[in-house]
Amino acid sequence: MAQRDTIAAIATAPGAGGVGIVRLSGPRARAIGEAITARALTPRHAHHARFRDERGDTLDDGIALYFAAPASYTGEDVVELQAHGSPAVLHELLARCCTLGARHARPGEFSERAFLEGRLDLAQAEAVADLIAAGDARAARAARRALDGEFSRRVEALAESLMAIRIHVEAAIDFADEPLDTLGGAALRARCEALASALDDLLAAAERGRRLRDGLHAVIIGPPNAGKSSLLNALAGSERAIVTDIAGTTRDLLHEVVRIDGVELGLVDTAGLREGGDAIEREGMRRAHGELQRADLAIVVLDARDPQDGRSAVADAIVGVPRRLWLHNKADLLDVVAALPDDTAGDRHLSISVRTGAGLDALHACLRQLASAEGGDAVDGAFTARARHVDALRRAGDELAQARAQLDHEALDLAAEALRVAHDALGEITGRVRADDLLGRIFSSFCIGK
Ligand SMILES: Nc1nc2c(c(=O)[nH]1)N(C=O)[C@@H](CNc1ccc(C(=O)N[C@@H](CCC(=O)O)C(=O)O)cc1)CN2
Ligand SMILES: Nc1nc2c(ncn2[C@@H]2O[C@H](COP(=O)(O)OP(=O)(O)OP(=O)(O)O)[C@@H](O)[C@H]2O)c(=O)[nH]1
Ligand SMILES: [Mg+2]
Repeated sequence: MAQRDTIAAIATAPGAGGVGIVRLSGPRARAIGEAITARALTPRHAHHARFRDERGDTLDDGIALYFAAPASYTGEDVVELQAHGSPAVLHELLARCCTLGARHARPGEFSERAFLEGRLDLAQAEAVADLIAAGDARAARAARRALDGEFSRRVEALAESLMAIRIHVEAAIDFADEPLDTLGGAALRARCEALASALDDLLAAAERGRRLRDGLHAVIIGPPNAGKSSLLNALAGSERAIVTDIAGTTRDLLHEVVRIDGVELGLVDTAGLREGGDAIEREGMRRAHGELQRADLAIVVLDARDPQDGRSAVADAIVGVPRRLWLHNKADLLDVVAALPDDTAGDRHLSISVRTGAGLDALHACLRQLASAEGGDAVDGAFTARARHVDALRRAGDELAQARAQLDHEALDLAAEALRVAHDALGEITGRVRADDLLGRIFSSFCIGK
């Protein structure tokens, strides 16, 4: 591999802090660190040193660390200059590193190098970013598990089983004159079935992991004036949205992230759904519909005095949304508030008054429960995943189904091709498993005898 250049970046968050770190990685890292500290750096020692500019003047004093390749985060030589967390000092230090031969790192480049050095696979490198971005403790724990390779190990175990199946099929192709059943066809089918079910399990776990990473995405909809924006404000704890008694107040989508007992929930307020309306309002309704396509939860706000009003427009809009919570708002205007049972479709129904706060505790509890259920329980070994991973697992499953159908028709070449594509799809997740390894593996594990 070509000699890489040396990269440098401020590793700590922007802004002032107690301590700030400039990190270097690459072949010149040590020389640059030693030039700035004017002393020899011993691997894995904390050196208290002065960081000096080109004239020898002190920029700051701090701790210098040197990690010798390959025992470092990136697998390359790494130096950290831990200074006082002053943006001015850190920028000067970084500029000094660049004068001495480093260049500014691109976003994610330290982790990219860790991947290229084989210290992390792709899914783990993505988990680093997901850990840093985690919105709550549950998502952080789950990202931590993905970073520890829990997801990758399961992908690689499936890839191993798939490899065994491919080897079997490729070997059978060499005896194409014989029926598959004399070549262990029954065992092969059993292996395929076991793999398909393991793939399904992992796909379900990855889908939960994706929702856990992204958080629960809830869209508030309902007829105009029902109190949707009032609800968003109540949940956000601030007057984010304009509230008036004029029907058609909200037009744009309004996004807000709220935390319910520490669990993150994305909320979107939308324009009231009704027939007609002016051009702006109609555009607002169109956007509301678009937002519902991505929703995990529809929070439907109705006027408790006339809950049938606008209900059919709402019912049309929420087709396909996995979960629904129906709120009969303005309960304060009713003489008698009847309890609302949950219905057979699993939808939840609550009677609330945003004005008086009645029912809001029950609403919080309900949202908390929905948000937690969405990602699965963090204690059960959940890991974060991304849409990219879910997509790859789905493609692998589809190809495996194809292969099984081809095997039933004794079309071994077609089955082999589908299995290869499935293997490639799995390989995309970790970036490590390579379907091309097959030939080497076949020749090393089989004596084909010709
Ligand atoms: N100061 C500092 N803190 C940090 C990081 C960092 O880069 N610098 N990290 C950056 O993300 C995270 C920790 N990740 C790290 C991962 C591996 C190694 C490392 O040196 N690994 C060597 C030695 C292992 C050992 O002795 O335990 C190795 O794996 O060979 C360092 C940090 C969080 N905290
Ligand atoms: N009495 C009573 N009034 C409420 C309650 N919640 C909201 N309102 C009032 O209902 C009116 C409409 O509230 P909004 O929150 O703007 O309603 P919306 O659903 O966002 O309306 P559009 O944006 O026009 O679709 C305002 O005057 C609110 O003060 C409630 O619980 N009780
Ligand atoms: Mg509104």
